Amino acid sequence: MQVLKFGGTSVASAENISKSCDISLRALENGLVVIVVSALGGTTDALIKAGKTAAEGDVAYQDILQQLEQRHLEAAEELQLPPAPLDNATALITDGFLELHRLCDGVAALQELSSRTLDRLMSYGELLSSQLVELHFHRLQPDAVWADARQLIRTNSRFGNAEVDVLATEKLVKDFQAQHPNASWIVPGFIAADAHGTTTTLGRGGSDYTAALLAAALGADKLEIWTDVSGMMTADPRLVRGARPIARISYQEAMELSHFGAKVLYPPTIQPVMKRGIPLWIKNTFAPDDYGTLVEVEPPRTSASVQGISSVGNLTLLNLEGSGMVGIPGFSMRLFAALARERINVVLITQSSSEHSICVGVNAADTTPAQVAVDEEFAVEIAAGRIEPLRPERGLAIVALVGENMKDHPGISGKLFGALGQNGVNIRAIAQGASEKNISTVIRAEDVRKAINVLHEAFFEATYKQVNLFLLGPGNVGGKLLGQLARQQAHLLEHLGLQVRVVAIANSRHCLVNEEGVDLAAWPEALAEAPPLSLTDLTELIIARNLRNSIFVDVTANAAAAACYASLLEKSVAVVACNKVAASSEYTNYARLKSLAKEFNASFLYSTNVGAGLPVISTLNDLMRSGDVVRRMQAVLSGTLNFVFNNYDGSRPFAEVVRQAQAEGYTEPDPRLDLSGTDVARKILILAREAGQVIEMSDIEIETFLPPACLEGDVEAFYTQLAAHEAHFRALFDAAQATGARLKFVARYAEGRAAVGLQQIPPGHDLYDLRGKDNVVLFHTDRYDELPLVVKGAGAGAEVTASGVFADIVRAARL
Ligand SMILES: NC(=O)C1=CN([C@@H]2O[C@H](COP(=O)(O)OP(=O)(O)OC[C@H]3O[C@@H](n4cnc5c(N)ncnc54)[C@H](O)[C@@H]3O)[C@@H](O)[C@H]2O)C=CC1
Ligand SMILES: N[C@@H](CC=O)C(=O)O
Repeated sequence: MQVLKFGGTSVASAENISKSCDISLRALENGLVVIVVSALGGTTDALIKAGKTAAEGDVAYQDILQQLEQRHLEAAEELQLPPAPLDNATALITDGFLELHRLCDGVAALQELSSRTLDRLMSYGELLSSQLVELHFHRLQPDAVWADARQLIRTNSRFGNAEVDVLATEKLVKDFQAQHPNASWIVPGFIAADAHGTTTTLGRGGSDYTAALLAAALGADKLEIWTDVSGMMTADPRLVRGARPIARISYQEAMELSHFGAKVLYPPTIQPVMKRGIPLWIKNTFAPDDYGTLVEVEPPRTSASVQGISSVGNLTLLNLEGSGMVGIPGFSMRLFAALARERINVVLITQSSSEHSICVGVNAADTTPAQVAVDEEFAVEIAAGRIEPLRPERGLAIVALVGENMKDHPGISGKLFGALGQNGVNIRAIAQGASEKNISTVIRAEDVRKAINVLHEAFFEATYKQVNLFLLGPGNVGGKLLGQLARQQAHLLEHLGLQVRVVAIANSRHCLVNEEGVDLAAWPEALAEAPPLSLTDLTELIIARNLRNSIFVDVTANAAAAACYASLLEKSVAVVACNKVAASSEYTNYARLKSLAKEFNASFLYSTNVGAGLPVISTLNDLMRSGDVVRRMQAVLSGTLNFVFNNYDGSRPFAEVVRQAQAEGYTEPDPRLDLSGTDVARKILILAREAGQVIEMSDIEIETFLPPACLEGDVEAFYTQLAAHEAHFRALFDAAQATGARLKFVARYAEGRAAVGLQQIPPGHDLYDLRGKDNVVLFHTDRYDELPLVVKGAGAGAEVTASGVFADIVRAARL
């Protein structure tokens, strides 16, 4: 005998009923079948609604019943079931609904809906669906019989969620089998009857349980649960796109997963079949050839340590705390007894070894009764100040890793905590039994989607990690960066396992957001059409979206943008900035951002702040990390100024050469920052800080070569003044040339002091031979004593800067 159970979606329409019957017919080739059916999808909810509406005295229940009746009649018609008087499909349905109307009329008259009446109301869902299936299946298999589950499954009289009397049920099932030895059966799921024959129900999802009880009583060869997904999945597919079916799983693992939210299986289902070692399959009615999931005693072991990730929401943590509990036996017993008296189910328990507190998780709906019960139980201790009144913490959820292979497998919880921590998911409580089959974490409900995805990537998708970018400032550098990202997407996925999605692109006028990833081939047009969004709103959006591995990429030169970093880092959103404002702001702010990054496990990277794409900051960081001491630094750090002094020889006006530097993308958005020396001062300040110095911008000596008039007014006035002072620039050039020297704008740092200024560099000097827009940094350290460590190369330009930002993004993503 085989037991096949078809869920609500599998019998939701005539077409689906046909599919389910075809599957059953095929199964008949291997022996007789017992077909257990749920109500037509959505029917039970509608019946409950009808009952509740009636209880409120609202006649709208009549419409609800009428619509339901219509749906059943249509299904019968589509199945071409012969109507009365030839057969009884129509009569069956209309009789059923007459009875339902009568029941609801009574409820409306009394304005009271007892659990007993509700069970009776709900039972019509399965009674009708199973009879429709029987009428259809009977034409294909005339020996099949309809069996009323109320005569097969015996329960107590706890209406709403009755307890099964397994022995009595087994006897009833065997008696029925004896009466119909060669027949297949069609049985309504979910419903049963107590010893008086009164209708009871087995709890929502109880049709699975019906099937399992019948399979166990019959000693069936197998139990198949037919549903609308191809098996038990590694995670809820509505939350995790990459979730995939688990091929084979043990009863224990399936039980753990189903208890914690894997909705394909009603948790009590496993116990009866597990006891008898009956293989349980979960199959997809709409893709019957898919393998599905086989639940069995001992599935073949794979290298996977985790089988699935499950979650359950609507959780409240109750924290019983106080010094009066330490070392005194009986506190936990009293806590659990108080909860049990109120029939409150404890979902999770944790207690610290200090015994100072016991923490239990309960369903949110039980919060108030639990609080009242526990505070009453411990009223004396609370009054004496020995324990605190119970503190409920609402809005929580459990996310759990499940797998028998986790046992004796070190590193699983480390990986779990690491993955969640890096994404700013705070764990409020943890529970792991000695069986090591389940590690449960309690987190905020709003973090569930992110947490499950992060864990799924960590444990199941060794192939890739999704990274979500929010890019501010798609200008010169930002535009190139987007181009590089678009070209490198396949490379990133294939070689680094990173799936980089640009979720938002914003400039000062528009903000384009697409959680699925902005189309990088067409972003300029889409951005131009997008609405505006303030920086504050963008920050809030990034935090509210709460996407895993989020990175804020600041490619502006804007101070307000830099002011957002702290709130983002505090939410574990990484920050990658080529904007130099933050790292060169007051030391306290610089240090705070670095410490927030550490505290919240999020990267704060700004390697392009000095030398654009050159490894200047990273080299210095490596020196410091390995214990070297930086004694002196000498550097040319302005691509713009190097370009200008390399190209200015008096044959073209100085202003024109500066304009060329701007046009080629070497200058700051405001070129006065470069020409005034401020940009170089910022850079040496950042290097000094990275070398361990507590130093401020005001400590940097800036020897400017610009006549003061050049810095008055706006950028156009600046260019006008540069032109007006051509003689000044020519004189600087001539003086250098007269000695065979070259002009270089040099940054110097030694013994905690830094200065920047224009110098004549003679031939043979380390800084002399520096072409185009190149930068060079000479690190004189304890280890690099005789000759400095030199980093040299192109130090400005959109393409190289973008590649430096890109490298920071990859670093942040791989943290
Ligand atoms: N060009 C280079 O060689 C290097 C540049 N950098 C840095 O890169 C940054 C960007 O430089 P570029 O791309 O050349 O500048 P850009 O002026 O071409 O681009 C800046 C972008 O930021 C946007 N923006 C400005 N204020 C904004 C705000 N409040 N909100 C949103 N968007 C805003 C602008 O609309 C523009 O799209 C600067 O901080 C610069 O110091 C760093 C290293 C080298
Ligand atoms: N404007 C800067 C660009 C890099 O920071 C420069 O010219 O060096």
